[in-house]
Amino acid sequence: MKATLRVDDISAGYGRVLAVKNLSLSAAAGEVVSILGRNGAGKTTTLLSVSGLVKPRSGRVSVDGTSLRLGRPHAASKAGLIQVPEDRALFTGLTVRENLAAAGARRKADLTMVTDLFPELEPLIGRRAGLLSGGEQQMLALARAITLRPKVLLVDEMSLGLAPVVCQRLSSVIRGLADESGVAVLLVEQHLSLALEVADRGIVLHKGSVAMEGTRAELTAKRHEIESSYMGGAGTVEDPAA
Ligand SMILES: Nc1ncnc2c1ncn2[C@@H]1O[C@H](COP(=O)(O)OP(=O)(O)OP(=O)(O)O)[C@@H](O)[C@H]1O
Repeated sequence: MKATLRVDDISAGYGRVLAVKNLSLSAAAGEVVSILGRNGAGKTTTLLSVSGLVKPRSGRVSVDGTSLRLGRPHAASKAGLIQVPEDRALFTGLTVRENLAAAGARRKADLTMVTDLFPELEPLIGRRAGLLSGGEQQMLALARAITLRPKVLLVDEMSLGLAPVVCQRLSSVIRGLADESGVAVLLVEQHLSLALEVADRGIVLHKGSVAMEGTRAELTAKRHEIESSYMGGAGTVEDPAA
C-alpha cells in the first residue's frame, strides 16, 4: 500500500532530552495508525514533529512522496497534515460557529459537513465553547480539524477524561473518515482497547523508540505484554546529562 505519510528516521527532543530516537512510521490513505506507549514515551513529540510544531534534529517527513521542510507548521498544514491538539485549543469565549469560522470554516457547506458528522453540535452552534461538555468540546476540536480537509489527521489523546460512550462516538467518526474519505490518521492513545479497536496498525513507543509494531490483530494478540511492559507507569526518557 502506498504511504500518504512517511516518517523516516526522525530524532527530536528538547534541550538535552532526546524524546524520540530514530523513529520511522508510515500511514496510507484510509489507514488509522495508533501510537501507543506510557506517559513520556515520546508520542506527543512524534505528532508534533510530523505537524512541524517541533523541529526534529534529523530525519525526513514526506506527504505523497514530497519531503517537507522540518519544523514548519504552516507548510505541514498546507501539505494536508492537520493536528487536533491534546488540549483541544478552543476559543472558550467564542461560540461553536465562531470557533469553526476562526479555523476558516465559514461556508454553509463547512457547517453542513460538521453537523452531518456530529449532529450533536447542531443545537449548540450558537453556544460558547467554554460551556460545552468535555465530549462536545472534543467533537468541536475534531470537527474544526476535519473542515480543513486533512490528508493526514493527527489526533492526540482524544479520549482523555471522557466517558467511554463519548470515546466510542469519536472513534467511530475517525474510522468513518478513514474509510469513507481516505484520510490517513495517526492516533495517539493511552487507552489500549480503544486504540486497538479503531486502528488498522499500531506502533508501541518506549523511551522514544519503537518497541513493537504490528497490525491490529498482531497487537491484540500481544495486548497483555503491551499492557504490562509498555503502558502504565513511567516510560519517560532519561536526561543523559542529569
Ligand atoms: N516542552 C518540553 N520540554 C522539555 N522536555 C519535554 C517537553 N515536552 C516533553 N518533554 C519530555 O520529552 C519526553 C517525551 O514526552 P512526550 O510528551 O512526547 O511523551 P508522551 O508519550 O506524549 O507522554 P504523555 O502521554 O505524558 O503526553 C518526556 O521525557 C518529556 O518529559
